Formats: sequence, C-alpha cells, structure tokens
Amino acid sequence: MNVNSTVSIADEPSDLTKSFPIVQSLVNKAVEIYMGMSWIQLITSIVVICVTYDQIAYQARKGTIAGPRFKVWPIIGPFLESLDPKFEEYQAKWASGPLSCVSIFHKFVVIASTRDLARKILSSPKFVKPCVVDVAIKILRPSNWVFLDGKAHSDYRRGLNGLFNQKALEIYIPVLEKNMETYLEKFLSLDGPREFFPEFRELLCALSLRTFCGDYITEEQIKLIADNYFRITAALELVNFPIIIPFTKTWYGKKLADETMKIFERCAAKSKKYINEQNGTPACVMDEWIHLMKKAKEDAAEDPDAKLLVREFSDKEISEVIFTFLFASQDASSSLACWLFQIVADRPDVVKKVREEQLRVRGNDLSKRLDLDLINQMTYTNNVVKESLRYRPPVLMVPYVVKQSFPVTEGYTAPKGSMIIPTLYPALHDPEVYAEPDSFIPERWENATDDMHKRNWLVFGTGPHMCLGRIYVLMLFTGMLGKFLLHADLVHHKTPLSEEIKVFATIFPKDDLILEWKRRNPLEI
Ligand code: HEM
Repeated sequence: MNVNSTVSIADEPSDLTKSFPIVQSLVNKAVEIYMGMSWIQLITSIVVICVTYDQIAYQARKGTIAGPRFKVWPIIGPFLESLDPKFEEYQAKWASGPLSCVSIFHKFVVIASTRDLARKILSSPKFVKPCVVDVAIKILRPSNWVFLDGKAHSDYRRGLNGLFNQKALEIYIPVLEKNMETYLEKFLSLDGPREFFPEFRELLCALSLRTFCGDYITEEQIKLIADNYFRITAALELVNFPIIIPFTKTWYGKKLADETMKIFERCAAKSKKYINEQNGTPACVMDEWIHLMKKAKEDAAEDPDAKLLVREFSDKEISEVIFTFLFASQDASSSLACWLFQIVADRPDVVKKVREEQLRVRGNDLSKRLDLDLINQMTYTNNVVKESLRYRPPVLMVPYVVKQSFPVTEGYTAPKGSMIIPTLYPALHDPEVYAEPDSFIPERWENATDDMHKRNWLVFGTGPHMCLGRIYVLMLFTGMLGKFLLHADLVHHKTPLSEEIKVFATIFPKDDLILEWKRRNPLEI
C-alpha cells in the first residue's frame, strides 16, 4: 500500500524553507522518499528513528558514569527485570561505581551508591525533590501534602513535627502497650511454627492505626485495612503501569486507598468532636493534631506570631495526611519487625542481655507499665534495634527527581527530569565506619562515633524530608522487643532462604520468617 495520497507537506513553502533553499530541498527529498514508501517501510523507518534517538539520548545522558554501554532492550530498557527486583542485582549495580545509571522507557535513572553522594543528594532541595510514581498522584490525591516542595513543604511539615516529638510520643505509649499485649497473647496461643511476615504486617498495621486514630477506628476496620494493605503497596511500587485500568494492581490500590481515607475521615470528625466540644485529653495522633490546632487558635489571639497550625484542617485533609503516615510506616516497620525478631531468635547471647536489662530497668517489677522514661533507660535493647536497622535497613534507596540540572560530582551533571536515587544500604555497610559490617553487633553502638551516628546512619534519610517517624520507631521497637522477649521464647525454623533478601517495596527474609512463640517465666534469665 502506498501512502502518497495523504501527504502534501511541501506544497506550500513555509517562511523557513523560503529563506533557506537548502532546507526546502531537504524537505522535498524527505517527502519524496516518504511518498514512495510502503506502510511496512514507513513503520520500520519510524521504529529505527525512535530506537536510534533513544540510544543517542541514553548515551548523552549517561556521560562517563557506569551503566550498560547501550540500552540492551531498546526503549523499554530493563523494565521487565525491574518488575521483579532482586537484591543481588541492586548490589551489583551499587558495586559498579559511585554513580551508575539505567534507562527504562523515557526515564533516565542515576543511582548514587556512596554515603557522601547520598547525603549530598538528600540535602540538595534546590536541585531535587522526592520522586513519586505517576500513579501515586491519583492514589494519594493531588492535594496531598507529600507532593509539596520547598518552603510550602517545610511550612506544612513544621505543623506536623509536634505529632511525633517526645511529648506527643508519651501520649501514645499506653495505647501501644495495650495492643502489644493483645498481639503477644495471640502469638503465644498459636499452635506450632508459622510464617510471621503476614502476622507482623497485621501487628504493625494495628499498632499504627491505633496510634493514629485511637479508639475511633474499630477492630473490623483495622482488620479490613491490614488484610488489604499489600494491594496498596503493590500499586505504589516504583515500576508500575501509570494508567489505572479496572481490576489491575493500581485499580485495587486506588479503591482501597479511597476506602481507607473515608474511614480516617470519619475518625477525624469524631476526634474533633471529642477535643473541641468535649474538651477531651488527646490519646492519639488525630487528637493531638486537633488539640494543637485548637491551642494555636487560642494563642494566636495573644501572640500574632503563633501562625503555625492556626489554619483549620478539614476532616478530608486530616485523612489524607494520616494515610501518608500509614503508607510511610507500614512496609518499613513490618520489615524491621521481621528482621529484628529473626535475628534475635537466632542469637541467645543477645536475648540474654536484653532480658537482663529489662528486669534491671523494671527493678524486677513486671507490673511496671511502659513510659518514655523507662524506654530511655533500655540502652542495650535500643542498640539491638539500631543495629538491626543498620544491618538490614528496611529502605534500600530513596528515589528523587532532578528539578534543575544537578552537578552531582565535578565530572557529572544529572540532567533535569531524570530520577536520582541515593542508596542507604552501602552507607550502612561501609567497613571504614562499621567494622565487620556484615555481622550483627549491637555492642558497636556502646562507643559509637559521630561518623556512625550521624554521617553514615542514613536509615531514615536526611535533609528536609528526613523521616518524621524516626523517634517513634525507635521508641516503639525498643519497648516492644523488651516486652516480647521477657514473655516469650522465640524459635526460628531456619530454611536455606532465611538469610536471603526479598525486595517488596522494603526488604524481608525470602522464606517469610517461620517462627514459633513459647510462653516463658519472665523472671528467669
Ligand atoms: C522502620 C521504620 C521506618 C523507616 C526505616 C523509615 C524510613 C524513611 C525514609 C528513608 C524516608 C525518606 C527520607 C528522605 O527522603 O530523606 C522516610 C520519610 C518519611 N517517613 Fe519514615 N520510616 C519509617 C517509619 C515511619 C513511620 C512509623 C512514620 C510515621 C508515623 C514515618 C513517616 C514518614 C514521613 C511522613 C516521611 C516523609 C517526610 C517528608 O517528606 O517530609 N516513617 N522514612
């Protein structure tokens, strides 16, 4: 079939072709070739032009950094591999150079694998901002605060900081402890070994939801969200189809996210009633936020500078923010739980030291309830949690997007629009700072240097987007590890996959952690 019947590009010479006869003759030549083509020839030429452009663009953006010489799979790049990411492939990439790259479809991705480059990127808000997958805007909604950047982001975030400082955390501890006890009893009553990956996901979902929404959320609603949450994670994975098609991962993710936010909206309305109308005392994150808003409004009358939080947040806005807390916490906290309990189950020496400390700080009084003061005395238990986060950091990498050409090193400038990914794992396994980085040694934190604590411990990121929940995480897990180890002996049923790392947004043991819980006398060491 010929295509010449539809074309008349060169019939009317434009200003450009009139002024430059050479352009006119080139256009004429191109049209002549085009008109003589069959459909097959036309399609083949378009494909060849696209593939060539894609390869040339890749070479130009790659510059001198490590990465495949050519895009082995034209256009799509390693798209299929990235649908099922492998930890070993990530490691190979990090080892290939301080900066390396891949290109998937039109997206050019730069990976930074040294601690100094990771810190530089995370602390350069002028050049970069967190990268969210295209579908996240639809799932989390465009109005969500996580899409704010620069001053708008830092102003908003200042308003949220008060929800996770020490004073606020003190409020959440009784709620957390009550729920820890419920789950401890459940684990102790289970018959024989079983996979704990799903158990820990449910536990962490329940703890987060009770902390965020208190008693406004029902058991059934918690169960519903916990059962379905993995679909939201799957929908928000880094590589996913950007359009929501019915009955696909993203469609289920959006549907469940909407249902979850509706539940949070109703909780926010109840919390407002309790704090504003009944003058209630805050018992969860929502209460505390509404209480801070109320206080800010009262203070603003005397202090015109008390601008923070004066704005009234609607139930819908509150529900969207709480959803981002759940989204940020659920996978990372479940990952920490899996590794932490797997590791201690295999290390009787660590368990013994934790139990000794637990009895000492409680003065052998088992009726003593958790509070911030008690948790702050659990230095060794806290070091076990810190070491677990270093040894198996839940978040391996944090994707950012380049807002304007970013001179990352003297020799390389990341192009605007590319994705840039600072990696956290290599910094946390840097042998210059952590001797024997692949061994689990909680004692290393007893005489920790600033390099260990600050420069390299990038578990929670750094810079303006550093994790909002970091103090909460350390407090929660220190309290929970101590309590669980006092009352339970953990038996890890090891498999050849126990030490292997599965990547599902965060990281988990590949065999999903097979554990058995046995009741013990807490006063025995
Ligand atoms: C083990 C558990 C957790 C880990 C390892 C973790 C890690 C991280 C990391 C690496 C970031 C990105 C930081 C950056 O871009 O520099 C982050 C951001 C964030 N995290 Fe966490 N996180 C955890 C739990 C939590 C919890 C429990 C909450 C909430 C209550 C939370 C709330 C957030 C929020 C809101 C952000 C975004 C902050 C912003 O953009 O300003 N995280 N987290």
